Amino acid sequence: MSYDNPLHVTSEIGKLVSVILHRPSAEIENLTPNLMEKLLFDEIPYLKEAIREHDYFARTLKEQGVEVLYLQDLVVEAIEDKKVREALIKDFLDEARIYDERMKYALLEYFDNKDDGMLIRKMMSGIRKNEIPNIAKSLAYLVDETYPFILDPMPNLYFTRDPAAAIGNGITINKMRTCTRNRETLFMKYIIEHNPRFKDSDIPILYNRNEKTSLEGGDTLILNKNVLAIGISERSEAHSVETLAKNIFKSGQSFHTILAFNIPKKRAFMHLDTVFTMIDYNKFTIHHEIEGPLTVYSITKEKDDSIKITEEKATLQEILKKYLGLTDITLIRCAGGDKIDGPREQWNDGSNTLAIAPGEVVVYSRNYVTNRILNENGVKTHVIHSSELSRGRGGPRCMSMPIVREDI
Ligand SMILES: NC(=[NH2+])NCCC[C@H](N)C(=O)O
Repeated sequence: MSYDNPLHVTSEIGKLVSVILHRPSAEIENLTPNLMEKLLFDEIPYLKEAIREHDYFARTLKEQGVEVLYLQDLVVEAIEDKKVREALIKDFLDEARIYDERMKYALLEYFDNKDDGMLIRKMMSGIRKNEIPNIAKSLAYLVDETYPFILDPMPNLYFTRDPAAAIGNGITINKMRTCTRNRETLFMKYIIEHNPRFKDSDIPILYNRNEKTSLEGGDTLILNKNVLAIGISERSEAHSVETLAKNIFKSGQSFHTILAFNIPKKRAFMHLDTVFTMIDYNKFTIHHEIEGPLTVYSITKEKDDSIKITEEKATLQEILKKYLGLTDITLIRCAGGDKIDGPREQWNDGSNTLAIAPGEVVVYSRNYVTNRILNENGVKTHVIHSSELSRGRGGPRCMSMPIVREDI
């Protein structure tokens, strides 16, 4: 099946055609215990094993006929023109808060000697102070002399879901909650604007990285061609959801309702997709700990282009039935809602499934209780290795950015 548009995603579950991944790389080896909190990790993955697991993930997708594109390659293709390359470097240094002119100059010189592939790899992995020992030192550098980096690494890049999200034929290029992840969104901006696969397509930008409030892709779920579910979470703010709703309605796409899911703001539930994903026309995973506190608001498009916001009073099942026009909904609890297995498996992304077709999902091997329950509910699971990848607190859905799915 081919589409006129390079982006085409009208559901969470339509057969996955093309997806963007990032193969973990040297950025992971630049994590240290002191930096874990700032860089949003709870542990340090063993890179060699993480790559093996990630390659297995990519192979699993390819074997199912999915086209796998790598972020690194797409960025390299985008900066072929020297002017674009220079602009990316400039934006990148600003984003990395290199304000001192002499340091900036030294870094420009350092990058100048690198080919495009190496340049992007270095941006991603970060630059240790001992890599450019003679760099002119700004006051900020001296004050924090023991800090090991000139440019911080970007270890979260393999969670390609978050910095940008395709919605219909459009895309959100997100404003991330944290500085550390905000740099990631630059890559997608350059890909959309300059990569030959995307640049001439006039892709609607449904959210922009210059917005004031944060929105991350882990909170964006496309339930069908009319209805989206967006999380208000530790990472995405209520105001962003409202802005996104207005932009989507204005874009003239088929979406007419946004269900805003207000979930508890905590690390374990950082995005909606850590506690709720769609796996079939009427089946969803859910983590039982959000069921009590969850409030859902519907945002609908009014005739005069304004929006209407309503707090939904019914149960989640009833809300989903009503807005998806279904007669029954199955919510599959992470590890069956067990008090111990549930939170343990949710912590390792037991609810974070990636649908590659209706009723067919990619899941982590370590969440075997949840996986068994999925199978008992008629869901086909493609099980991937998960010792190291899971240490970054993200599962198969977080590690993938679908750009084309077949319509359901
Ligand atoms: N869509 C997701 N749930 N992404 C998970 C991202 C995990 C990453 N370490 C972060 O804290 O940002």
